Amino acid sequence: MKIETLPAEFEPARPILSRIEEAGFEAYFVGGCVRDTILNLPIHDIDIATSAYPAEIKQIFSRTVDTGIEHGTVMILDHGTGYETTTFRTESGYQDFRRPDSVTFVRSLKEDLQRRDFTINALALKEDGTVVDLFDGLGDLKRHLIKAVGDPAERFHEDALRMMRAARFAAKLGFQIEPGTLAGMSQNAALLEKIAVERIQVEFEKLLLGKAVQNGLAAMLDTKLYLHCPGLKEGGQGLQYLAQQPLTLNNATQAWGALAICLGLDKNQLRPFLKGWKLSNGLITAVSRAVPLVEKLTTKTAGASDLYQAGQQAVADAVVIANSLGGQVDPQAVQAAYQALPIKESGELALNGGDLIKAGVKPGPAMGKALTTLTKQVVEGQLANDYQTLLKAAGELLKA
Ligand SMILES: Nc1ccn([C@@H]2O[C@H](COP(=O)(O)OP(=O)(O)OP(=O)(O)O)[C@@H](O)[C@H]2O)c(=O)n1
Ligand SMILES: [Mg+2]
Repeated sequence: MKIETLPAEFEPARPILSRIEEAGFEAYFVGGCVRDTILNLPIHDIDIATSAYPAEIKQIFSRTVDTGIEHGTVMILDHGTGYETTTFRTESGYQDFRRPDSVTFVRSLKEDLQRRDFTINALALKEDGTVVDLFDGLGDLKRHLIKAVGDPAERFHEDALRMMRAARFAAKLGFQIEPGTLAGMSQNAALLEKIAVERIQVEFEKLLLGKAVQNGLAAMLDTKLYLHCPGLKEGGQGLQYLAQQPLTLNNATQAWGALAICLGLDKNQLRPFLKGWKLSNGLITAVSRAVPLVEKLTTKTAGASDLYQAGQQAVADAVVIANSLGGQVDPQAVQAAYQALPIKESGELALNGGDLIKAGVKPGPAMGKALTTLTKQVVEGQLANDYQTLLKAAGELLKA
């Protein structure tokens, strides 16, 4: 197979491949960028593999940075944009089921490709557009199959995260996992426990945001991989339920929010669950704001205070989550209700703590409580957001 016109993203990198070839070595585009080009999907990172050893690369190019020299990776800066090249290598050891104990540089493309995870990820692309396909990756792309290169158990022992990657690609591409590969996942699922939660999290989030989430979840359920993910031991039914929903999730908040709701987590379980997945504090806050609103939107019981407390972003996320779980929420109507709030942030209240102190109120919990009550009344339209009105109302609240 030859690709006549490579996507524009490859253009700046093509001279690098040519220079390496002119120096008498081989160089190819490899990995996801080749797969995604053939599938007509957007390309996010371009990886280059070469038969030249790192020292040889550094002789060919004048501006290089050793970004991962012990693994054979050198960044080339000669042509403006930096591109990383990695020397063909074989790996051995894998005592920790995560990474090799040692890597050996080799001159053969085949040896490099055969240690890669899936056939669709083991394609190589020459500078002139020729696709080198030594493991029938093109056939599997046509058949919509995720298939391990060689023995699945070996591939999963080398890096147990690959089992999550298989499920992720099934969700992202809408592919099935080839039966032998799926069996390998079932047999080795427990090895996932050796993998850092952060790495599993990245794959699982991509899975939840895929176009065929049900494919990815089905693989996790079939193989029992989910049992080895944080907080999912009792989550089989919830995942099954999630897989049946008309999901249209498009950001991380929505993904984790929809998951939490399908798992039936209550108020006290939500944060520990998200913490268990080692999500960032920002993301945990965003999910915790959106989730309580979802049920209220679905049951049409969300009031002005609920929208105010959630804030604009969480309101938007909650609408998408609600509809992704079969709700019938009108996004425009909810947006209009949010826009119609008398105030959207505490800073917009016409009276603040400083004003009250000036008026002779002692700072403390009672004052804070009064401000909270006033905010709620303003948000709900029971009080005008006007300094004099609020000062008078505060006086009455604090007297009582
Ligand atoms: N656990 C892994 C991770 C990566 N790879 C190989 O390294 C390539 C690049 O890895 P990465 O960028 O992580 O994945 P992509 O397949 O490129 O997918 P994407 O970048 O779209 O997430 C993969 O295609 C695959 O050949 C592998 O064999 N085993
Ligand atoms: Mg990639």
